Amino acid sequence: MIAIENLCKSYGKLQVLKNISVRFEAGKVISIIGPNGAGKTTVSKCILGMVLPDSGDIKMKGESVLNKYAYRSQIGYMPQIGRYPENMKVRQVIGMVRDIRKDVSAVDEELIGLYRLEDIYDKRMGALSGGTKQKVSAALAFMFNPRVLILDEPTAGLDPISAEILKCKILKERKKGKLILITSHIMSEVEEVADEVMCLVDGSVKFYETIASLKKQTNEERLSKAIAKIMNEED
Ligand SMILES: Nc1ncnc2c1ncn2[C@@H]1O[C@H](COP(=O)(O)OP(=O)(O)OP(=O)(O)O)[C@@H](O)[C@H]1O
Repeated sequence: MIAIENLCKSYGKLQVLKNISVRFEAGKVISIIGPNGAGKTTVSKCILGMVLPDSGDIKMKGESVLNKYAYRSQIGYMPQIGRYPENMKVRQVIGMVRDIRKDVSAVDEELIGLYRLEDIYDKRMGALSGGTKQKVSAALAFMFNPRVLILDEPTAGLDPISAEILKCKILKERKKGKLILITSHIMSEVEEVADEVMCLVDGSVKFYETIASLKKQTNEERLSKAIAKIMNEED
């Protein structure tokens, strides 16, 4: 569904993405892992068109997305840290986004309900806790039934029950055939929701495999141990 071909991106002298080529298929949850600064968010932002690569291509359903805009309506994005106008009320933010996406008639309000966001509709965004802001971001990402979801450390800052709600939602959407990309540092969570793991190190793909294959190769039952083994072996 998404093909990344020879993607390169530098910020000044710092080469952040070094010739990345991968394919992500629909109906899968793919976790992008790797050390801080490895380039995970940059890859996500390239797919979203928020960062323009220096070279290479990104194709969605076979068509290049570079310098195009319409395809973005098919992607739901949950940023690592959601930034909203501080003075706007939760109700206004949700209303504003709905207004922009009038084209979508079947709005998915499940997370609004499960997170009881209606109870805080009259609070200002600037007054929300970090975790509550994350809930608003999650609700917005899933709201317009996108074919692709890009979730950047989605459960960081969420309490355990709210994180569980999000994981269930991710698995539910996968069943509908959506492609879900998640960056995460929490291996237990990756193990729970992902089918495949792409590991970036220093802007290159270290490995991209199914969880089953990673465990089999390393003879480990836990993903965190399997990954530690691979990283240590190849050092
Ligand atoms: N706008 C920017 N200008 C300059 N350098 C940037 C910019 N955005 C990212 N970088 C640098 O690019 C590198 C990759 O950043 P990126 O945010 O993609 O890493 P990450 O793998 O998502 O890290 P983390 O796990 O900490 O979220 C880092 O060294 C970062 O400092």
